[in-house]
Amino acid sequence: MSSPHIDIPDPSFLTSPPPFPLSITPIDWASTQIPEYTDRAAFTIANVLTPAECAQLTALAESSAGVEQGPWPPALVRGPGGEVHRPGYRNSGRIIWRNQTIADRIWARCASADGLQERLAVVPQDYGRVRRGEWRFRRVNDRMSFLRYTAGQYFQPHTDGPYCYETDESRFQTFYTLQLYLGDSAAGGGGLVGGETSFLSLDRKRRVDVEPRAGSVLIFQHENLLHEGAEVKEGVKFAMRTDVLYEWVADEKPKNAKRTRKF
Ligand SMILES: O=C(O)CCC(=O)C(=O)O
Ligand SMILES: [Fe+2]
Repeated sequence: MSSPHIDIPDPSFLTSPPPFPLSITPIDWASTQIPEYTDRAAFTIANVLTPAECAQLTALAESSAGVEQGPWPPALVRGPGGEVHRPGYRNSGRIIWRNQTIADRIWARCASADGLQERLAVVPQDYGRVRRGEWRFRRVNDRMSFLRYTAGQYFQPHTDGPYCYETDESRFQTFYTLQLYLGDSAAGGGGLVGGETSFLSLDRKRRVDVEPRAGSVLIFQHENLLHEGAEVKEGVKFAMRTDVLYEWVADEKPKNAKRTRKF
């Protein structure tokens, strides 16, 4: 499903370099309550967008859905027969805005962070499985999911699943979630209390909270990272989620080894 075309009022929106040099802060699992996640990729990048750019982006998403004056449609979850509303599990508003240009510009900002492109260039080898190629970074998904949580709303613990598709020539799959926070928690000067993105131990008793900061990005692997959108206690939480997309590139077939005669 494609989104209706909307004009970006300022054609240069998000085309400039980020306001500050960006750097990656990996979650140092070993020093948290969940040290057993040490080999799992999760990191934040601060100041990818300015607070003013966050507000502009949210307004654009709202205009893509025509909800500037009204409530956001509820976020749905995948059920056996299609998407269903399960507010006991996932309770927030959501606008899906498909726009590759804007997704690419957000990615270009992120990609200026030292070492990020190298880190995400290829999905690490899955030892123990026979591989005859590799998953190579292609882009971030054009499907941007804007999330709006008001007081009392949440997204219960889950792991993010991959999005996969095939063309005649290639296979594509997402391996990482990219979440951009569009508003600040109270600790960052905003009105939001609660609403952290929290990673959870499998018994759900231990947690590592990532606090929303306007313009900061959280990237984490889909696989084996239980997390939740913690309940918002006060204020409103805005975020945008998309995914990092890879293409399967098969190894070149070994050329028929030349027969050499042994004398
Ligand atoms: O709102 C959050 O912080 C988490 C959202 C999330 O987990 C998701 O969209 O898959
Ligand atoms: Fe998630």
